[in-house]
Amino acid sequence: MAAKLRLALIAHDQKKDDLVAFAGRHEAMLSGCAVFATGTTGGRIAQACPSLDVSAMKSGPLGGDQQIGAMIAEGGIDALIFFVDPLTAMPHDVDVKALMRLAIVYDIPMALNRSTAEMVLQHLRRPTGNQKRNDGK
Ligand SMILES: O=C(CO)COP(=O)(O)O
Repeated sequence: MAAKLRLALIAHDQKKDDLVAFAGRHEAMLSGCAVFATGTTGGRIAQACPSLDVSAMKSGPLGGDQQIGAMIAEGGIDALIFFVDPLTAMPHDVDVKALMRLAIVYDIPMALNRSTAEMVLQHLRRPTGNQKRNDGK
């Protein structure tokens, strides 16, 4: 049996409703994935989509972005979907940048807005080269 796709889902506060709606629309597909999220985002998704297997890390400002970044560095995440708020200053902006940097370094698909997330999810319905690479091949 194919390994579960490991997806990181994160949203800043002003984008959480959008991400929860996105997860709800794709709940059937996401229920076959292992979902990792920052704390508050993960709680919101788990509440709205009870069929999903959601592992919530710490809240973003308290280290959650860094935890997801470490998972990427260890090959534990196949794609990052991060609904970023471009209009609000964040106290943990450096953590956000570090997370994005690691997604680039390890060349995993990274969607930073809804329209790109739709494309990434559509593509990820099939196993990808990145998934194979993260498995150590
Ligand atoms: O701040 C975040 C990402 O940078 C998200 O964290 P929360 O999901 O805990 O709100």
